[in-house]
Amino acid sequence: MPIATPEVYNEMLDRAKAGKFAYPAINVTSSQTLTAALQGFEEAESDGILQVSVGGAEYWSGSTKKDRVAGSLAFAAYAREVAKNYNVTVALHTDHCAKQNIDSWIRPLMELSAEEVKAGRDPFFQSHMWDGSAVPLEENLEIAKEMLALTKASNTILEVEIGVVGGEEDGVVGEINEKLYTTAEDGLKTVEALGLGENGRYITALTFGNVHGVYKPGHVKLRPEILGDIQKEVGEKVGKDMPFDLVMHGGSGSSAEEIATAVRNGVIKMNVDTDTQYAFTRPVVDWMLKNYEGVLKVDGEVGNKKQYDPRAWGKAAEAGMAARVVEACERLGSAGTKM
Ligand SMILES: O=C(CO)COP(=O)(O)O
Ligand SMILES: O=C[C@H](O)COP(=O)(O)O
Ligand SMILES: [Zn+2]
Ligand SMILES: [Zn+2]
Repeated sequence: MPIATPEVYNEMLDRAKAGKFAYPAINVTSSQTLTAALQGFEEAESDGILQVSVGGAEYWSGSTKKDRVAGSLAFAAYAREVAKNYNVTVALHTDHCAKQNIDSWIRPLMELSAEEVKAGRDPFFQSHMWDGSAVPLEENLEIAKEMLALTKASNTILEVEIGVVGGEEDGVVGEINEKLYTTAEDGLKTVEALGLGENGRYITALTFGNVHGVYKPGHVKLRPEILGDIQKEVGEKVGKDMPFDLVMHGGSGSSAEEIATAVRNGVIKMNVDTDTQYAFTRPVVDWMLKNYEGVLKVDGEVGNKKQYDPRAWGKAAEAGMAARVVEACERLGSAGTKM
């Protein structure tokens, strides 16, 4: 299917909210991981979201080039071509954009998309995240207002982060503390600043102990029930039932029950990276260990071209990651819901 148009993306998000399911948003850093995500969505009969981080975008441009705008456009162009052959609809998103990356990353992307829209074409991406978690809430929301005007002009949707996602982000490891849990007061300030859609559509990462990466049991305490409390409290104040379209970060390592509670409370997008990274790499490890003598030129031998051809182990890697994407679709309830 073609990449979701802005209209189709809006419809996807509305269907998820009404149907109480969420889309996996899979971080991809290469054509192989992108293929794996598409394969997983198709197998699960689920639509979905493909996203790039700033580091991922740089990698897409060539690991020695690190051109984040070129890499983002390359990802989008590649996805646009290959997605046509998969029987599901996907939307394209840029993940966490910290303040210092706005001018070198999402602002130019949104400006380029706005030109496309003016010329009667679709934007390059369907949504962009502004991550203001490193600045005070007032500044986060001031910048969010400006970003919302830009996403509106480029016919895209904004994602904001209210509260803090813990763990590693852009190579920086944050602390685990009370900032990882958004309050209803901060939720209300968000609606007061950004409105309820009249200024442009936005989706919100309210945090409930989410952490990037996977840790040993006991390290992370997810409290997805607070999302329901915030929806209720803010909803009563602004006169709208379930006012937030929510995003869950740090999907890896979360239990089926935690995910189900989050989805019940309005999560419609869940980001998964670490678990799909591992699912991609694990079969490669297996392949290399089992085919040791073929992938290496041992003792003066010539190895086995059929075993060291990157397509051979690449296909196994993609199948492993696709299976993890299917699992995400099942846990989020998006399996079998494709348009
Ligand atoms: O939130 C994420 C990307 O924004 C992904 O987090 P995980 O790596 O923990 O799945
Ligand atoms: O920010 C969270 C994602 O897992 C992206 O990670 P990354 O910055 O290593 O690409
Ligand atoms: Zn953040
Ligand atoms: Zn995240």
